[in-house]
Amino acid sequence: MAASKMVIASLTHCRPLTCAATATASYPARLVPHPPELIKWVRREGGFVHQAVKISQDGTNSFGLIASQAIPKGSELIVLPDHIPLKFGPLDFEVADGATSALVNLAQKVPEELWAMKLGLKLLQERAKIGSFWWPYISNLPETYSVPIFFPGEDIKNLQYAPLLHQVNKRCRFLLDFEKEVRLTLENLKPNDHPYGGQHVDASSLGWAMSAVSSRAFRLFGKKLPDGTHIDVPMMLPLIDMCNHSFNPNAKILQEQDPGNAKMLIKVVTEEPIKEEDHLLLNYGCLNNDLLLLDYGFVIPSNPYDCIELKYDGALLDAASMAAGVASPNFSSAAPWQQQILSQLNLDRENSTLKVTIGGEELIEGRLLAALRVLLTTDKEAVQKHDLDTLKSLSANAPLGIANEIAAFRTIIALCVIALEHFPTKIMDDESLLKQGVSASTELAIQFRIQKKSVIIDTMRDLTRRVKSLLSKNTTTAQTQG
Ligand SMILES: C[S@@+](CC[C@H](N)C(=O)[O-])C[C@H]1O[C@@H](n2cnc3c(N)ncnc32)[C@H](O)[C@@H]1O
Repeated sequence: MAASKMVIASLTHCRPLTCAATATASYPARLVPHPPELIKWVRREGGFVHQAVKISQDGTNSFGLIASQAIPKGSELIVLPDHIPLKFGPLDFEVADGATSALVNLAQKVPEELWAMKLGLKLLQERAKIGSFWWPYISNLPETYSVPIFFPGEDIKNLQYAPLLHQVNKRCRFLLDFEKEVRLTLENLKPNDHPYGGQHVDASSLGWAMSAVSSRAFRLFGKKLPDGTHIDVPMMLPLIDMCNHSFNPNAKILQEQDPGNAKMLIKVVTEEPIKEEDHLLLNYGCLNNDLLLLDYGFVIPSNPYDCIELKYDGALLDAASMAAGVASPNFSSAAPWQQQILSQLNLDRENSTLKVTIGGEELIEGRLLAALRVLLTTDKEAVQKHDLDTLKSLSANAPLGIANEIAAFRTIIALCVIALEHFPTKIMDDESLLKQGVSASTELAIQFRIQKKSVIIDTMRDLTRRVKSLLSKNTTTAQTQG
């Protein structure tokens, strides 16, 4: 700890919250240079850690968990008793003291989509508190995060993808506004009621806390409600959150009732036999690269859940259809019966959900596919023979005929070309920039946009294959008929 920070801490009887949060280090340092040993702390607190589980430093993900010897399938790796996870919900304190009430007040001002900030307020309180129960855990947290709210402005632009730029700007704006809100709420509190020991909490500290939570918290069952149900509560799980992510994980999290009392135990259990030196990996969720980058600060190449977002827009679809050689498309002048279907698809008005996706598991979002199929035909009776689910399904074999299916796919291919042209650089340019060597945040931004462009190209390839196959079917049918 720097001398100046020690002086502040000893004057205020709390730990300083300042952090130089930038995304420059590929191995983010921990909050203190030599934090206590996490595994020992978990065991001391009554938790269980399998003797073969070790913390390892790895080339790409900084820290992770690794097996020092083979472990059979179904083994318990880590068990945390109920008092170890860090939570912040209305059921997690019996009586709210002044400081907790202040935090509850602040948490109410955080929009639901930024839930990580709510728990972040609590994390910051524990980070500031000398003698916090969670200090052995918190001191092991990274000092900086590679999420885009900490990117230099140039690298936010380098993402080149409007929906993500929008989200990043929204989060940055929120943090700046929330800094003011926190100051106003806390400025007149009595010292004992101040959750941060009287320290000013700036946007950078709030961003640190929000990123620590978004990149490490798991949403699990909270306390049992009187009606026997559980609410979904985000919690930070010491040691368990040292597991890195994979879409093909070898371990999973389970919650079980503690046989000794009514409280819940949180366990990590192996899902397959683990070999010596294997990394212990959890699946953080079926997330696209936008969410992985925003919340966790990394992207997955060839992510099967990655997709691009477009706005459903009749004029754009007319242009795409014409570019694809489809005769007189009428996306912006649909017949009343077609309008009716658009309305069922929630694609008919400005205030509908006009965001549609291409790529990912579905390849073409069902609502977009159905809209294209329906607007590219004049055969109302043929449409009425199918339910909406069939019209939305890519695996339904050309429900409105082969010519209609080809026109729909060609329109999407043209839409992909338009989307690709919106990126200022080509994948080749991006790859040569990466070869030249760039900062960690520039590299992440470039990797992100390469992946987005790859999603578009892969979708075009897939649809082109489908068009070819439909064309050949068309020829075969014509020959058979002839
Ligand atoms: C829950 S923590 C895992 C432990 C973390 N690696 C550490 O050093 O404390 C999640 C963070 O680990 C890193 N991470 C996890 N899985 C990753 C992966 N598959 N690729 C790249 N980074 C990953 C990211 O920085 C992410 O925000």
